[in-house]
Amino acid sequence: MIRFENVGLRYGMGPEVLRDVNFHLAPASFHFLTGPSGAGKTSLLKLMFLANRPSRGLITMFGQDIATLPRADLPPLRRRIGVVFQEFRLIDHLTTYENIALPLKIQGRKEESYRADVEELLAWVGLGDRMNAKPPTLSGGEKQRAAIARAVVAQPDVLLADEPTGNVDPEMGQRLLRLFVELNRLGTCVLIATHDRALVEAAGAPELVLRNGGLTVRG
Ligand SMILES: Nc1ncnc2c1ncn2[C@@H]1O[C@H](COP(=O)(O)OP(=O)(O)OP(=O)(O)O)[C@@H](O)[C@H]1O
Repeated sequence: MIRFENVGLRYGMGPEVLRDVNFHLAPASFHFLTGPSGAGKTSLLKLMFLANRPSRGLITMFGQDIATLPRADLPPLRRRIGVVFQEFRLIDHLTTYENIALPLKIQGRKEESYRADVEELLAWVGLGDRMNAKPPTLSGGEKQRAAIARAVVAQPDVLLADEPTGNVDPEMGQRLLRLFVELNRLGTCVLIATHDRALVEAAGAPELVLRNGGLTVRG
């Protein structure tokens, strides 16, 4: 589903942040992405979301070499990927409910076909009473949970999440993990970048470990 072969990344004239990175994520697999701060976890996720291009090497997403992908093919490919970035990227003038429902609306679905599901998801992530609030009035943890709900609502083929439990208490962290596990059970390939050892140990999934630009697989 996602394959990296000898991938290297540098920003401008800087040193290589990622070096000879090789791995394969199978459909419906579940992995964590770990490593010390600055090891390149966010950079790796951005390569997978096609927000950055590698300096060298081959990245294949859904069987396509991304280097040869026409620009026009990027949006449909991105729609197969749910992402939770550290800066959340919610749309400020839409309500929390509208933000979360947006991927379904973009798919052309009628609101009556998804309203109940979106409300159930909002309740699961503890935002049931905040659904009409706009993002600027949400706390950091609430924004994070809204971003997670939006990333999972359309059951994407791939979920990429950067520190998804960084702003929530341990109990909510475990609740969010159950959401990711359930999504994975339904067929989504899940990759979670985290420093949260409790999360990694609770899930018991294999880890992609980044260190000094190199990547090893553990577990
Ligand atoms: N846009 C950029 N321009 C230049 N250097 C960058 C850029 N983004 C990241 N870097 C550098 O790349 C390296 C890896 O950063 P990255 O954010 O990918 O690490 P990380 O493992 O996600 O860190 P953290 O756990 O702190 O979020 C760091 O040295 C960082 O300073």
